[in-house]
Amino acid sequence: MMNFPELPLLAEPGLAARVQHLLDHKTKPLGALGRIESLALQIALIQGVEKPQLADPQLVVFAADHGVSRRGVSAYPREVTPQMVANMLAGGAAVSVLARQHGLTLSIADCGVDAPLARGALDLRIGPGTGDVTAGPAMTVDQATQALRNGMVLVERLPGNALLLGEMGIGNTSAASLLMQRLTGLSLTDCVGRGTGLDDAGVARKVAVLGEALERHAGAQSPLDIAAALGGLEIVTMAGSVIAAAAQRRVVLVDGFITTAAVALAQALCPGVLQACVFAHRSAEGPHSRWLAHWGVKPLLDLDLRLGEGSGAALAWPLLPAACALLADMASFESAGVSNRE
Ligand SMILES: O=C(O)c1ccc[n+]([C@@H]2O[C@H](COP(=O)([O-])O)[C@@H](O)[C@H]2O)c1
Ligand SMILES: Cc1cc2nc[nH]c2cc1C
Repeated sequence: MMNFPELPLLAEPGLAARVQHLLDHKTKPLGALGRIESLALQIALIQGVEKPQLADPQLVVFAADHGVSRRGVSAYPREVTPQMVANMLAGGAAVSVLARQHGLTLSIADCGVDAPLARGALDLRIGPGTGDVTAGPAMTVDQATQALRNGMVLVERLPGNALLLGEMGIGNTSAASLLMQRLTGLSLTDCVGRGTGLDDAGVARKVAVLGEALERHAGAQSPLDIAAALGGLEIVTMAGSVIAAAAQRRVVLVDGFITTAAVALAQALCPGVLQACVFAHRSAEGPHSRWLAHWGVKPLLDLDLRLGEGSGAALAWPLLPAACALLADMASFESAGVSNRE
């Protein structure tokens, strides 16, 4: 059994009202910075201070392979996972470019890629990918527990106070869809999308394969058992990282559909972590919108991205320090001698 940390979030009495008062007295029409104001407020509550600051942002790509990728559920072959890990480490992936552009430290955590450990990747390997979920569990409960621990220890050793989530794993939209179905109770078809680009026949095949997996693992009930039966090594490791980050009052910037699955698992295991999460973008993966609506959360961007890697988190990142700077540095009506409304 794992013990999860107590979450300190939103504990300060009166802080939300004080920050809202600061925002409301800045030199702008009331509410005119829109969602940047609620973003500033959320970051202040996460850090427990009136004037939050972000330092040394860390983008971690959690990578792993999936047994179910052998069942024709992805438009791309399984070998792409280690190939893209190598591309990320060599600096040529979209996330590599965006991390450089925005001053993000990029780490690639190999949680179970089906190839030898790449030079420069962090070794959080549990095994060479998950088992085929239509034939058995994705991983054992012990492996799921170890993956959660790996993710927690990883974050505890990272500098800075912001964690940007990324992932890479051919087949991982299947794992995310299975977790979504079990954690939200929505119908399977509402939880399945095109992933890397399946056509309609491909989606129908994916739904049939994932239906088999749900039937086989109907007995898994606790969040940990569901994670072990249906999850991915990168998703479960990421869930551990989300829990540790929330406990340490780091801001978690969530990317697309698969990183949302990790957050959902973290929230099921350790209720409250969602408060530390900022949703970077609405993925073009169909079910992502439904999941965000299920929680009543709004993402920052809506750019039809469906790449993963943390690319949406990297693109949205500059909005976060911008929100903090506006809250800290904008003049108030009083300090600038500007007339407020009657
Ligand atoms: O982030 C998303 O919303 C997203 C949506 C569709 C696909 N992906 C990426 O594509 C891969 C998974 O797609 P698939 O079709 O192999 O399950 C994986 O490497 C993800 O990073 C990512
Ligand atoms: C080329 C490629 C790059 C990716 N990056 C994240 N998922 C991916 C899937 C594919 C197929």
